[in-house]
Amino acid sequence: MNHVSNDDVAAGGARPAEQRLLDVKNLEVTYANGAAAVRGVHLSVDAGQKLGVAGESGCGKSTLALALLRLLPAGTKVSGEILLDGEDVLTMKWGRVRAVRWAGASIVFQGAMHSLNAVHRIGDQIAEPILLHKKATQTGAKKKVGELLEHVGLPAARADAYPHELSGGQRQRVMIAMALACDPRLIIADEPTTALDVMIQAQILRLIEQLVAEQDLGLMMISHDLAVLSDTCDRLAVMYAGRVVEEGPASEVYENARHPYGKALSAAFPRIGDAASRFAPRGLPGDPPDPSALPSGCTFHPRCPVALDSCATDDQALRDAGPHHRSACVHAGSQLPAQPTSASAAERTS
Ligand SMILES: Nc1ncnc2c1ncn2[C@@H]1O[C@H](COP(=O)(O)OP(=O)(O)OP(=O)(O)O)[C@@H](O)[C@H]1O
Repeated sequence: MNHVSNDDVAAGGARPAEQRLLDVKNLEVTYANGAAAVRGVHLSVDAGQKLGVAGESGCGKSTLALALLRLLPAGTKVSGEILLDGEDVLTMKWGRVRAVRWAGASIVFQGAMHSLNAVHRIGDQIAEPILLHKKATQTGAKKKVGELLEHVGLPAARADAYPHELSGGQRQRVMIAMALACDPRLIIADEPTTALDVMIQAQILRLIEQLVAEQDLGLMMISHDLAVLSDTCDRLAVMYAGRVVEEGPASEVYENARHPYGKALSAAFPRIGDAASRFAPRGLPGDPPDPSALPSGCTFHPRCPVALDSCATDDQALRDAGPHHRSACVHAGSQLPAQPTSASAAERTS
């Protein structure tokens, strides 16, 4: 398990642990089928701070997001602590969890068309949590809906529209307005721009950044795209096989990755604006491991171009790889070897 706290990693002036908006300690999630989807994760987010969680499909990002608000299926084993404003979400009564889901932290999912109800006007959908959790009057809720729509760059009159009458970007703005409906302090955005084209994606990312800054919110943004995250967030955590394997200031992790997985991920996702190279991101050979049957040692070793023989048996905890930068790699203390090592994945699989 990965027991290293990231207390000193929160670059840019971390607050003391007791003042953190979100403080996740040693989180473990195992699905009923035995899949260990999140393993010993420590993360924190302060007000006004933007944390990006990166990793390819299946590494446990969505499981982490769902665990934060106790949205995982029945039968899933969850342990550790999820402190939201100092209160542990994992031990809360259900009534409190429901209130916290809107007023403490709320999630913006990808694919707004699936999250919005096609037969209800968007204004009514945004008003619902305001009526329920804020105990607002119909008039008060309607006013708040108009304000929220304008806040996310839509005319208040769009409240009367049905989801199919809006573009993909407008629908994602509606999802953001809905997430803000009960004035949460933390926004969890799970691939919020994945379904959108590059121009609209950039607009939505700027909107999220603006709202976080204006309202001093905390943001946890989840994406497979390290470039999107490094462009938007202050800090990055890179997940592989359910663990955080690298973390640090966003530009450091993106430009000077110190874990071979982080390095492969940044090479796969060139900078936003570098349109030509984004047409053909270079993929990482191989697949992430099955969380029900994880490899021994470092779980990345079967795919790692710079693995040593010892990596097949010895797991690594996160350790210093630079200022506020940590990597769970045997090479963390030095620059990654430029050439594959003699025990590299290429050689092992040839
Ligand atoms: N309900 C479930 N029951 C069993 N296993 C699950 C369940 N949901 C997810 N998993 C498994 O847990 C692992 C992590 O999945 P998760 O969706 O959290 O990853 P992810 O990084 O968010 O990927 P994606 O971007 O594709 O959603 C995967 O191996 C997945 O197959």
